[in-house]
Amino acid sequence: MEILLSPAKINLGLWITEKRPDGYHNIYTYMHKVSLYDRIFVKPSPILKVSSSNPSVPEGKENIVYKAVKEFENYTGLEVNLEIFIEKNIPVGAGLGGGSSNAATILKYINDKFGKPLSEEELIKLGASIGSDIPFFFKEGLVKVTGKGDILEDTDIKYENPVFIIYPNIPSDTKDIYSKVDYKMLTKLEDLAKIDSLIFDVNKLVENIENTLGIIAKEHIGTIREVLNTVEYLGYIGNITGSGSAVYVIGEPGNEVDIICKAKNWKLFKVKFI
Ligand SMILES: C[C@](O)(CO)[C@H](O)COP(=O)(O)OP(=O)(O)OC[C@H]1O[C@@H](n2ccc(N)nc2=O)[C@H](O)[C@@H]1O
Ligand SMILES: Nc1ncnc2c1ncn2[C@@H]1O[C@H](COP(=O)(O)OP(=O)(O)OP(=O)(O)O)[C@@H](O)[C@H]1O
Repeated sequence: MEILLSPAKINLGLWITEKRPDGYHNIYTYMHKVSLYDRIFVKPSPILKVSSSNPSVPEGKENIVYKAVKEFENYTGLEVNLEIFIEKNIPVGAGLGGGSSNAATILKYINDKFGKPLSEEELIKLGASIGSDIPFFFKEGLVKVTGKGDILEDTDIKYENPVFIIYPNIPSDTKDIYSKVDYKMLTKLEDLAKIDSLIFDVNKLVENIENTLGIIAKEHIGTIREVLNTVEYLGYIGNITGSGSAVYVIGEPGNEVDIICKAKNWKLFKVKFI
């Protein structure tokens, strides 16, 4: 039995630059991994089996990990038989990319096991065909992500700061949030050039970012507004990751954050950039 660590991500700003003819959207975002992990237990098996500790996550063929393994088999002609159990610690529908991270982690694992038949570029291409957030997880540090999530630019920056994340116990549906993006909400690429000059200091960056999907998510899910208002009232800068519903703050939470999260039944994760 082997145990793989599958980390969450956060989006540091997210803008929509175009609606694409294929129904997807071109985005502009910076992404970084954080030390909140699902654990994936892997052992040999006569057939491919995928299950998880979270009853709201589909088992078997519907699980994104199962789909990733099958795509790997189709692409390489190899046969992968494993029993995979995912201990879900990353909240689902939080904008933390848990499913995508699971898929990327298993793809990297089986590719290594078979002596790297696929290059990083091929893994990124294969990953993008399964889920838009998967390509990012093959990279390290702060990554600029554009296109539908498949154009990646390394920055050579790796943040070290502590981060805290609040999950309000209500999931947000990525497809539904994207479907509410209006032409008026699109941002011109040239208006985003200033963001690139702020990435050297994460504290400056978080003061200047916006999240178009976050604006929609907080309009529709009142609890996200409540979390943001609460952290702002306490003097922190809160931002929404992905399409929500999780809110993050760069820094360590004071005692009052613990107390409020307990009282409201919100999940608080004290992590750091990795
Ligand atoms: C919000 C983000 O998490 C930001 O990192 C991602 O853009 C979403 O990535 P994801 O959850 O892996 O998304 P997918 O599973 O590929 O797509 C779910 C749905 O979101 C919409 N979608 C997704 C990505 C994108 N660039 N444009 C879209 O319009 C599509 O309707 C798609 O059917
Ligand atoms: N291994 C998996 N882990 C989590 N969710 C999975 C998995 N396989 C399939 N899913 C389904 O994928 C959907 C979204 O999962 P996930 O939690 O990764 O989204 P998210 O937090 O909104 O991430 P993103 O930031 O990529 O949009 C859920 O409906 C879930 O049932």
